[in-house]
Amino acid sequence: MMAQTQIQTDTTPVLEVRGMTQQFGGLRAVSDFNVKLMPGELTGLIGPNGAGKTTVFNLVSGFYQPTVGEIFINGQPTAGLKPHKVTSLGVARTFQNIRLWNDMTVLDNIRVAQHYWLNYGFFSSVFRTKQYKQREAQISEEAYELLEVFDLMQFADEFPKNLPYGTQRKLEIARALSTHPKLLLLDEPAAGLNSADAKDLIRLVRWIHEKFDVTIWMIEHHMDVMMELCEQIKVIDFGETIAEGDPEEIRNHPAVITAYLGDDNI
Ligand SMILES: Nc1ncnc2c1ncn2[C@@H]1O[C@H](COP(=O)(O)OP(=O)(O)OP(=O)(O)O)[C@@H](O)[C@H]1O
Repeated sequence: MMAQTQIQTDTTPVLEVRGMTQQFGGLRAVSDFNVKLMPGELTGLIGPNGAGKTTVFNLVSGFYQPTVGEIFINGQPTAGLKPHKVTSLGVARTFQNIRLWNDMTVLDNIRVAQHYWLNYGFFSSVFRTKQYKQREAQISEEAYELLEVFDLMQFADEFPKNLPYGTQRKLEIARALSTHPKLLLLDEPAAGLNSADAKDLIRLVRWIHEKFDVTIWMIEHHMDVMMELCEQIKVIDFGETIAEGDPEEIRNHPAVITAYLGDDNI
């Protein structure tokens, strides 16, 4: 059955996933996954290695089409949409392994992301219409503003690979926000960070959550980061949802302890 567009109201979830399953050959990486994220939530997705977390993000951001199930962004079904179309519905993401464009400057990393989001037509970009030139000027202005608020202005002409790792993570998040998302997916933003940088990241995510009108969903192995930031956490193991609740409930949930430590440690 074709997914129907929902009528958008104030109570429309930013993200709704219904009965999503992802099969890779004989492997069921995600199984009957459901989630509803309301505007302004800051939620976590955790689980042991290989549990299916990144696959969930790849499905929500349009990198994969689910084998079964439906995904709605602000009430719009994403079935059949390519990732850039999902971006234009209001989804942005970062990656477990930072994926910045290393042969472009910091400023251009942000400018190009905005181009993808705006998805210019062939005619306006080749013939450089007046509207195109106006948008170009606006893109540059917005990119500089974003660098300013993220305290990255001093790196505008630098190449990302020359920046400290924590700054690269910050830039990747700034670039994701440049497409004006309603839903920001952060895939292990603290990966590879030392504990001081991880603390900075907690402050950064909290600041973004307050300053930008964005719902945040994050995957993270650093439990202290998740426990400090997230209002609600969902736990998956072997693609199955095994628990959900607030950080305290998750910390003490027997199924979560078993998944992470094995039966012998209960
Ligand atoms: N494109 C793919 N083709 C085949 N198998 C895949 C593919 N992507 C992921 N998998 C498999 O699906 C399972 C879930 O992988 P996924 O990367 O989603 O887990 P994860 O919870 O994000 O793990 P980690 O915490 O280690 O990053 C794993 O067994 C993985 O090998």
